[in-house]
Amino acid sequence: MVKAVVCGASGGIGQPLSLLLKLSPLVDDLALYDVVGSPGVATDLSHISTKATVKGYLPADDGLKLALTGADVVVIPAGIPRKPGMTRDDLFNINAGIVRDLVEGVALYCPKAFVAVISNPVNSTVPIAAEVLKKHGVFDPAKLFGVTTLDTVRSETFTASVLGKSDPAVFKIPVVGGHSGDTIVPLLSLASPPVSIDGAKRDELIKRIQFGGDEVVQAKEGKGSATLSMAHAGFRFVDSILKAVSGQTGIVENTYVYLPGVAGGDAIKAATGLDFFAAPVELGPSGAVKVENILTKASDYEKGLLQVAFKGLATNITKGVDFIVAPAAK
Ligand SMILES: NC(=O)C1=CN([C@@H]2O[C@H](COP(=O)(O)OP(=O)(O)OC[C@H]3O[C@@H](n4cnc5c(N)ncnc54)[C@H](O)[C@@H]3O)[C@@H](O)[C@H]2O)C=CC1
Ligand SMILES: O=C([O-])CC(=O)C(=O)O
Repeated sequence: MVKAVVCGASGGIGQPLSLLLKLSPLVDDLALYDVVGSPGVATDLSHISTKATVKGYLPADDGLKLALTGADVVVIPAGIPRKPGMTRDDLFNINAGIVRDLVEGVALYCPKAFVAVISNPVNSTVPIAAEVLKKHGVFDPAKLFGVTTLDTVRSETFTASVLGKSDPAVFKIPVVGGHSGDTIVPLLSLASPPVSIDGAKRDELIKRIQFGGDEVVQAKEGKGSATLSMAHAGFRFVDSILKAVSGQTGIVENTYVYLPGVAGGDAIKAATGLDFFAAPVELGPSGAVKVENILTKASDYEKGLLQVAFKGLATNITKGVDFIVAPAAK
């Protein structure tokens, strides 16, 4: 029996992500939580003839508790999205409290669940989630993930497009760092199969991956940010977790994790000075098994990009941690 919960299920990401989870043979029970509209979304999805049962929950009548109780995996796309001209960090003031309160629910009602945080700014909301879980004495670093899969998906798509290849899915590209602008560092020199893109073409490709989110925000003209590609990416990540739980081996996804708690993380922490970092993480039945320290293999050009990413991440991480451990300073 696998129970998946989507918090923020009525939103632009939440609805298509819930649809994909309803279609998954690895999900038996789907709980949809939101502050509005979730019973409607759940009733709609419940007519689909796949095995997962679906139920919607609102905050009233202990809705969060009922949604989360018994959960194996909780995905969090709750919170406001960007409008043109905003950075992801501009979302902090509203989304930080939303993520804090939802993860408080996880700590109380399903402390052993995998938690996948989509809400931005991911660089800060994941440290917030970690601190809330620590405060309740239930933090398992192997089970907390910042979902950076959309950066991976974009790197595959945009690389294939530069090379004129028709199947982006053949590429495996380590995308490390965080999830905003220049904290996103695609390590194209370590792509498999190897790709040869140099000079201005390489620089443009890296920029496009780093700022792919802005491309969608601008194209949507004030009506939000990536939702459908994010639902795909979020589902790909949850699906990888569920496959690893079901015993499949060799599953690796780029994801943002708490370094001191995951095997291999200490080496990256020593090199970066950071507690949280996205890198290729091998997934197993209990979550993150090990994080690959590929930074030493990066090209000199990429090492330059990494230095910029470390700085941005340090600020974003401290801001998230302080939101929980030093709230009086806010
Ligand atoms: N990690 C990533 O790669 C990406 C992250 N995002 C982020 O995902 C978040 C959601 O984006 P969209 O779905 O487009 O926004 P949206 O506004 O369409 O949906 C957000 C949903 O969250 C709900 N919500 C608000 N407060 C809540 C609470 N306390 N509990 C439960 N639900 C609550 C809203 O009612 C709404 O249904 C944004 O922060 C966005 O920046 C978006 C794209 C990619
Ligand atoms: O750009 C945004 O605000 C949404 C996001 O995180 C992305 O599309 O990568």
